[in-house]
Amino acid sequence: MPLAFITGVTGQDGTYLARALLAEGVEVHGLVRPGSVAIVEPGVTVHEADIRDSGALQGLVADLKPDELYHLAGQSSVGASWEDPVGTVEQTGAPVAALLQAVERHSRQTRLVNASSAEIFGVAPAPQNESTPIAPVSPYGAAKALGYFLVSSFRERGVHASSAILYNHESPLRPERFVTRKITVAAARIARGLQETVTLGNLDASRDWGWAPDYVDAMRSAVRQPTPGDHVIGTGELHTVRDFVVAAFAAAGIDDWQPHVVTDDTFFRPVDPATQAADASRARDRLGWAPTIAFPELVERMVRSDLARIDESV
Ligand SMILES: C[C@H]1O[C@H](OP(=O)(O)OP(=O)(O)OC[C@H]2O[C@@H](n3cnc4c(=O)[nH]c(N)nc43)[C@H](O)[C@@H]2O)[C@@H](O)[C@@H](O)C1=O
Repeated sequence: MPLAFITGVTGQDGTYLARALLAEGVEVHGLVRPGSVAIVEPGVTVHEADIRDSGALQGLVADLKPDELYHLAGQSSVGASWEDPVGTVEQTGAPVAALLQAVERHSRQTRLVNASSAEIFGVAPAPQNESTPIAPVSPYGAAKALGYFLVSSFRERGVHASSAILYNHESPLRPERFVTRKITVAAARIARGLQETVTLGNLDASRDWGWAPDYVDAMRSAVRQPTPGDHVIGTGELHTVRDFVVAAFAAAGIDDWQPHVVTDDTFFRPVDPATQAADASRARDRLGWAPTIAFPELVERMVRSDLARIDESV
């Protein structure tokens, strides 16, 4: 039975990935932070370590000798990276070096996939692909760029290491600090009379939003390719935050969303890339990957889930 090791196993992607691997009969081990109370998918063997503890990470890779290593852990909020740039580099950039070195020294059969991000492209014109210059415009993007370059450096030395350059991907498991879930939770609560308004930042900001389980499938496929490489993973479709609001409120049964949405400058970003849209043709050709859920269905699924959570709790 193959053995997979997932860092960030309690996050949105880690949860979907663990489910998919367990369903295939893979033995799944996951890294969680010490003292974490987050829910881990049943069937996953849990290991506790701080993601900044490179010795502990290397010891785990040396002991487990995983066939597949999915590196998903890290500080994942672009907004929060402006509050804590040092912590973001320590949690999101440096651990990639520790894991790659561990694979090279102790576990050469391991195939690693690194969850990279569209943020490495900064404000490059749309669409971006694997040839787009890396030019991040946030500490988070810079930390992800470090991880991306480490992966390609170790790949040159023979390590089976790939980056999946992931565009925004959402689901009912998305934490509320991200705008999509913030909106769907609010729309559901407003529809049920539990709150009146939601405060957002830039409604004209646009993103390429896809369905998270699709992105997890891309990572499983990337790790299993005979030759490692980098792949842009996204839908190629841009929508504004306003589009998301309109669709979410409509799905919650509210046609006139405007009285319920307030904007506040504190949620605006110093630089906010407006053109991050994926050209995922390489993933389509090499991984056979394509998104399965379109934008309206994505929004509806998230709203339906948040309405159901409220209705089940009363
Ligand atoms: C690819 C990339 O994708 C994600 O990062 P993100 O795009 O920063 O995600 P977000 O949901 O925080 O912001 C999306 C947009 O929405 C705007 N926006 C407006 N009003 C609010 C608002 O009230 N809250 C937030 N959070 N954003 C707002 C905000 O200015 C931005 O334009 C992560 O998965 C990251 O890990 C990653 O790799």
